[in-house]
This record gives sequence, C-alpha cells and structure tokens, in this order.
Amino acid sequence: MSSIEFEGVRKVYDGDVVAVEDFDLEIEGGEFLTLVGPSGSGKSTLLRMVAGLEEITGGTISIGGERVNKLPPRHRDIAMVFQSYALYPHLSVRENMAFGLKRSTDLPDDEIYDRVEEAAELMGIPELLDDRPKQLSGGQQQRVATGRAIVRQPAVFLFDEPLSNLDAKLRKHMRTELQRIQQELETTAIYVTHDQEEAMTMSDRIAILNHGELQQVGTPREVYNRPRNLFVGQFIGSPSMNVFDIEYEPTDDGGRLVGDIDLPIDSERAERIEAAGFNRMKLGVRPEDISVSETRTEGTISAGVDIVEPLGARDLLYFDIGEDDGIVNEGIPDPDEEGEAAPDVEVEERKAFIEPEAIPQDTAEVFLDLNLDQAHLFDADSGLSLAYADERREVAPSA
Ligand SMILES: Nc1ncnc2c1ncn2[C@@H]1O[C@H](COP(=O)(O)OP(=O)(O)OP(=O)(O)O)[C@@H](O)[C@H]1O
Repeated sequence: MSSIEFEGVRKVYDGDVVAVEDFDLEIEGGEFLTLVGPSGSGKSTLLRMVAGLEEITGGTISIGGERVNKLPPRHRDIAMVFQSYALYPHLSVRENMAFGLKRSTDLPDDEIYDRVEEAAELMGIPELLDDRPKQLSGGQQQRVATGRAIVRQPAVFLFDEPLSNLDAKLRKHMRTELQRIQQELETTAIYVTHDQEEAMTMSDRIAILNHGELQQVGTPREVYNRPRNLFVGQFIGSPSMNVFDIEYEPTDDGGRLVGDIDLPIDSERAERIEAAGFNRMKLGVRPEDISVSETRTEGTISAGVDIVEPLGARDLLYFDIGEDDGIVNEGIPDPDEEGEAAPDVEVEERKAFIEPEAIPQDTAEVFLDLNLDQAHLFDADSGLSLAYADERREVAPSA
C-alpha cells in the first residue's frame, strides 16, 4: 500500500496564477482522502500533479516513499477516473478495459483478459463485456471506466468528480460501490468532489482547500465538529452554519455576546475568549443546533419567520433577526429591470432545523434557542476558531 506525501508543494500557472501554495499533507497507504473546496481552489491541479499530468512548480510529491516530481505518468503506478469516462466508442467494453494494459505492459493477452473478467465481476458488469459504450447507461459507463482503472491494479486511484454525471440515486449507490472496491483492493485513493455529502460519507479524511491553501484536514467528524476556521465551518455542513457578528463584553458573572444577537455566556467561556484576546467575533451556529423555545428567556433570541419548509422528519425554518441581522439587501436593483444586473452582494439566509409543526401556521415571530455548547466562535479578523486558539496557547512555551 503506497503512501502519498506532499511537502511544500506549489503550482504557478503562466508565471503568475498561483493555484496551489505551500501544500503539506501525508496520505497513508490504503487511505481514502477526499479533497474539497470551492471552484478554482486547486483540487484538480493537485490531483493532476500527483498523476504527473501537470508539472510541479515547487516542493516534492512522493508516492510510496519515492520522489516522483520528474517521473512520467506511466511510471507512477496510478490510475485516474474522470468525470467524463472517455471510453473508445468503436471498442467493446472488454477491449476498452484491456486497452491500457495492452499498450503499457508486456503481459500476455490471456492474463490481461483474466484481469478484465475479474474487474468486471468486481464492478458487477460481466454481462456487458461484449457491448459497445453507446449501448450503456451513464451508470454502466461509469462502472466500465472504474473497471478499466482497476484492471491496471494501481497502487493509487485518483478520482476527479467521477460521479457528477450520474443522477442522485445512482450517485449514492456508486458511492458505496467505489468505497467497497477501494477497501477490497486496499488501494490508496484521492477523491475530488464538489459534493460534500459524498465527501462526508466516503472518506477516511477530508482535506479542505481554499485559494490553493490547505485549511484543515481531518476525519469527517472532526472537520464538522471542530472546524479550524470560519471558512471550514461554513464550507462543511449543509445547509451551512448561521453566522452572527458579535462582540464580547465582560460582565460581573461572565460575559455577553452582543451585536446581531445579545446573549449571556458563562464565566468559563468568557475566560477562554479573554485569554484568546478575541473581541470582534463571528458566532457560528449550525441549523441543527437551533430549536424553537416556548417562552422568551435571557438565553433566547427573537426571530421573524420567513418560510417553514416541511422535510418529513423535520422542518426547515428560514428566519431573520430584524434590523441588525447583517442581511445586506438595501438598494438591490430589480434583476428583471433591463440593463440592471444585481450587484454582488451576499444575502444571508438564516436557517434552523426544527421539530415538525413546532410553529403554528401564520406565526410571524418565534423565540429561538441557540445551543451555545455546539456553537463555534471565530476571530473576526483571522477567522481562527476559539477551540484552536486555546490549543495554540497550550502548546506555546510559557513566558
Ligand atoms: N491550465 C491552466 N492554466 C492556467 N491557469 C489554470 C490552469 N488550470 C487551472 N488554472 C487556475 O488554477 C486555479 C486552480 O484551478 P483548479 O482547476 O485546480 O481548481 P479546482 O478546485 O479543481 O476547481 P473546479 O472545482 O472548478 O474544478 C484556478 O485559478 C484556475 O483558473
């Protein structure tokens, strides 16, 4: 099982487009690691550098302990599965799956075809071996493309959004299939996706990228429960975290968070904020950590009810918090008016998962309980989470 190591990896296109910056990551042999991040954050570039399809501007990539910076793709023991399956239309499925090995090795034909049969078994497509690609559905083509990668018995699988052309149901099914196969073959895998549900369900670890820089790497649970910074907090989780602009104010028995909302906090939390030196902050509360309160207490906020969407097991409440809710929507011209494009203003939508029918119909205002034990505090300037500021202090040498 081959490990993959990135050390200070950097990629600059055309002399000045920095696509990846100072990227360090160690992927264990047999691990399934997913790269996520917004469009243009450098995911494909990283994958292509591992494959050898893109030159590395700086740093080192090693596979199985061997530095591969200058190694041509065919010597890297890697198979890549893309979003487009790129099957040869004039060849049968069997020939498509055998093609790579026939070209790149001296293996005897019967061994190659044995491997094709095995891979077809594993992918559940032995009955398709004599078909042509155009006779296959999207899901079947996906299986053939993956089967073709398996035939090569590579040390590393690279997946670049392999499921994005499939419908939602098939995508879910193929997720489990790919995971099962990767585990059975004990191959190391790097998987790129836009779909964070995919990332959460398939991966041993998730690496989150923004502007070519690694923001955090951890198990799905770690990055969800302990986001290192505001970016990760907002990127992981759907619908995304509600963010409130707040400042800290000390009081006699702890402190208060004031700004978009006004809530008391206990002395333990107040001490941690003071020790971290945070003042202007963002409070992140996930939709699942908000509930409807029967009564107004000091620990609740009042909110306007915008929409309640019944989702079955629970309802999704869209709410607002009045004048100071940070929602920038003044003066947005009507996008339908000719010649007037809507400006690039972020309109925040606040959301909470609530018990079904927790709000009677036609209710305009509710009291909401924010579960502060599950909430995240981030420094407004650096974006760093308070949880990690605590850690930083613990490891800092005492003065
Ligand atoms: N061949 C290229 N030449 C110049 N710039 C490029 C090239 N390929 C990518 N880039 C730039 O590098 C940055 C990272 O692109 P990359 O495709 O790696 O991002 P990504 O995270 O995979 O995006 P997406 O999710 O949209 O596929 C972007 O700014 C992109 O415009």
